[in-house]
This record gives sequence, structure tokens and C-alpha cells, in this order.
Amino acid sequence: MTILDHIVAYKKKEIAAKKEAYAMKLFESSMLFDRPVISLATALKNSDTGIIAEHKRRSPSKSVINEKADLPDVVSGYQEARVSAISVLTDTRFFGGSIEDLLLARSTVTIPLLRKEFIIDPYQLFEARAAGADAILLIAAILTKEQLSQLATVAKSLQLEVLLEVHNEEELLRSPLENIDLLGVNNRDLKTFEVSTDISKELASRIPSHLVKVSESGLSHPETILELREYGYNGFLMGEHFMRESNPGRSASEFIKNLRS
Ligand SMILES: O=C(O)c1ccccc1NCC(=O)[C@H](O)[C@H](O)COP(=O)(O)O
Repeated sequence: MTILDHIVAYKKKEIAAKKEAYAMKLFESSMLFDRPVISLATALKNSDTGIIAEHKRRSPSKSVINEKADLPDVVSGYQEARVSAISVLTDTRFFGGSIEDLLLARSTVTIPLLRKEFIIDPYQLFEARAAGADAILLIAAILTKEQLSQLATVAKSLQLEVLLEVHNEEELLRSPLENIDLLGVNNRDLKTFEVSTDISKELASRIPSHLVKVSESGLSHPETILELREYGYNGFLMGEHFMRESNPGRSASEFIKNLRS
């Protein structure tokens, strides 16, 4: 079994338990349902950096990254650093996050928020909208074509933007692209944890031009961002590089200064 198999098996049980506990009450009572969504795609297209900075406490590949940082400090630091958007990992068991993290991030910043989660059920999309997300992630490696289509359709009906993540050509070619706004190429192979930006470069020309291209994971040098821009990428998802530091916002600010100079 790969880590993705473990995550998905656990996620199914977690969602079943949540549905039983909360039913639809959380969604019905959430004021955030009426909040206008802020476009992640537009923020990336209009930005001169395109950095999506992630709040990430730990991960299966790196174990503990930063369990001490205070979420409001991290996300307000990111916003002050003028990142284009923030990704909030909401998985608890494997990443130490929660849906409450997303709610707290929403009450702290005004820039677009991506719910970073292993989404396999429409329930998680309602939850994302109710907690203030602007965009959600769909991971091709854990979804069938039919699931991708259904989840993207439901996400759009909730006005959420959809970032579809692939890691190879096969995933890109088999994925239905209706209702997809952004196409993310994960430089990390989620089965082996190997990281290489070569995959972002290889897939760039295969991604339809109407989709905003995002390169994800293993990014830590301004030169890599500049190089990936030449391949048409507008978005760059970065977690560990910032979160390893005691002050992730300051780390993002220095990175952005170097990127501009
Ligand atoms: O990061 C992991 O170890 C991981 C393992 C299994 C599934 C997903 C995983 N990460 C999610 C991500 O895609 C990253 O958090 C994100 O792209 C940022 O990556 P990085 O800048 O390398 O922290």
C-alpha cells in the first residue's frame, strides 16, 4: 500500500464519521456560504510572483516541519509578504491540520485561500465553502474520471475554483478538464516522495492554454521559479521552504524580494 492508499482509506472513515456527527448543520449555519469567492486564477495571472504559500505543520515525507508556528501569525505574515494566495492543509492525521485552520485563516487574511485536502467526497466541498475556501484541490492520482467530473461540477456549483493536480502524462490525458480552472503539476511523486521539477517542464506544453499552470512542491530557489515561468507557469506552491523557518512570513518576504531583484 502506498501513502496515498493509506490516506484515502483513512479519509473515507473520517468523512463517514463527520457526516454522522454534523449532518448538514454546519453548512446551513455558515455565513461564509454567502461570501463572494476571490479568484485564485485571477490572483495568479495578475501577480508578478505567483507564490501560493502553504501552511503545513508536518507531512508523510518530512515528518514534523513546524508544529510551533501560530497559524494567524503565519498567514498574516504571508499576506504581508505579498504572496498571491495561501494554501491551508486541512488533513489532521497525516499533516496535522484541520478545517478549523481554514476558518481561522479566513478570519485573518483577505487573499485567496486554497483548501489543500484529499478530496474524495462532495461533503468536503461543502465543508470547504462553509469554512471560507476560494479554491479546492482535486488529485488525479486518487480519483477516477467519473469522480473527477462529479467533484469538479459540484465545486463549480458552489463557486469554488478547481485546481486539478497531476504528476504524469497519463493522469493529465485521462482527466476530464471541464470545470477545471487551474492545472497543477506536482513535482513530488506521491508514491515514492522523489522530487524533480523536470516533470513540470515536461508537461508544460501538454497543458491546455486556457488553464492557469501551477508548479507544486520542492520549490526553494528564486531561479527555479524564474525558469518555470519561461515554461508558462503562473503559480508556484511552496510549503516546506517557508514553514521550516521560525518566521515563515519573513522567509516568504525575503524569497519574494530575491525573486524581484
Ligand atoms: O508533502 C508530502 O509529504 C505529501 C505526501 C503525500 C501526499 C501529499 C504530500 N504533500 C502535499 C503537497 O502537495 C505539498 O504540501 C505542497 O505541494 C507543498 O510542497 P513543499 O513545498 O515541498 O512543502
